Amino acid sequence: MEESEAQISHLALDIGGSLIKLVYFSRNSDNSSSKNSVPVSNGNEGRPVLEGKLHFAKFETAKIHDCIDFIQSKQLCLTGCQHHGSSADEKCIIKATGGGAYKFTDLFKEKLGICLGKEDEMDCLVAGANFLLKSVHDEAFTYMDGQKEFAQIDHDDLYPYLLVNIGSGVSMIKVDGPGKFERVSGTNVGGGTFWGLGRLLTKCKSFDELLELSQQGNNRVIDMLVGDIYGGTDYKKIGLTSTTIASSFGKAISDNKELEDYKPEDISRSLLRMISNNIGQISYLNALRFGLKRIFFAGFFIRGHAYTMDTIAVAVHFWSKGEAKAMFLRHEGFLGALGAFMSYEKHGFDNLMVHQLLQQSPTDPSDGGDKTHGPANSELNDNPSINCSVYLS
Ligand SMILES: Nc1ncnc2c1ncn2[C@@H]1O[C@H](COP(=O)(O)OP(=O)(O)O)[C@@H](O)[C@H]1O
Ligand SMILES: CC(C)(COP(=O)(O)O)[C@@H](O)C(=O)NCCC(=O)O
Repeated sequence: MEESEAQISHLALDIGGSLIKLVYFSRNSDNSSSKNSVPVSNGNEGRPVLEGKLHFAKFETAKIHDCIDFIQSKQLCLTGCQHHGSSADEKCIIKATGGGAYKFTDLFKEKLGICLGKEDEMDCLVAGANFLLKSVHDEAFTYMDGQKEFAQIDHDDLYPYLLVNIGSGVSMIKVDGPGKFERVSGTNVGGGTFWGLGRLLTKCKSFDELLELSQQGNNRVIDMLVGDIYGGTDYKKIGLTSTTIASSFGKAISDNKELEDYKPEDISRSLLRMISNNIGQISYLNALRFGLKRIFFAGFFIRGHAYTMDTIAVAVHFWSKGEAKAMFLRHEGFLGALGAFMSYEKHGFDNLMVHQLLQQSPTDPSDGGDKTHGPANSELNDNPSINCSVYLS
């Protein structure tokens, strides 16, 4: 059956510097709210429940018109809410966060008749992270030496933690509780830097192509290692092995080579390692500053990519001497959009409230629900939909 506007509700957007992320709910076609009342003891007993899915999609911000076409084709522009007391012809409000919620206000109004209800980006990131960590089974995992291990999150012992969101730029947020947080640091060397510099240096046409290239590369061709400086030996006294990178891209100063003489795959790997390592190190320093043991890394730079996660995890492990732990999230890039989605409830605009996610299911390409727009190479993170229950007030 086609997804009708009656089945889809509550579109929320996160319009970032690089990507637009969408989250929306679709109810299962065979459920009615009355026949599924709440059997659990979470304060919602007896209330009608809708069962359905949260869907995720993303578009490049530079191709915002594709996103607008998608919203139009699925009639998602009708899924927001209206202010209390507003007349029927007043514009539909869609929750939106990220810089683009400000930048593209007029475009959304003009093309779709949508008013973007702006939500603060940091509020949304934190709300999205807390929601995923508390409600979605097997959301967080560690990654070390090619091994992924799901983390058991104790809901009573979640806070404090450091949230590092690696989007175009990087924000580091100390989270102390629901809605209780402080953005303690950030860096302008982030996902946009990797993709921007990588595009210039390798002529890659897409982010995923650049990421894929890195898998075949050897960073030692370009990076200057401790061994290159110390005649092949370790610098034991300060704990540096001969294979430690002493200076990213450092070999390029003495090789007497031009850019064309380096393989794009080696450049990509070196760049990915430099940026991931740098973010891992700054994150660790901020965790140390506040005595935080757990660091959750999110944002679409990570892309569920093994080498990226491994580099970040190794940096955190190395600098903290094993004291701090890097963790990653399956829905890494959708924290902001999920936070915006949750804000429908916060503002009491409507009577839909997501209270419990039962489980998550991998994307079923046959269900017509989720689509990945653009190439993808992530085994983990290609927008898995989430089965969930929504309670009606
Ligand atoms: N298909 C893609 N196109 C562009 N960048 C991508 C893509 N997939 C992953 N990325 C990476 O993700 C970053 C954006 O991450 P995201 O969390 O969406 O941040 P933002 O909110 O700034 O758009 C990009 O800068 C890039 O490093
Ligand atoms: C300005 C931003 C919050 C915007 O978020 P983004 O679109 O990158 O996800 C982010 O790019 C950032 O935190 N940049 C780092 C700025 C700094 O602290 O130096």
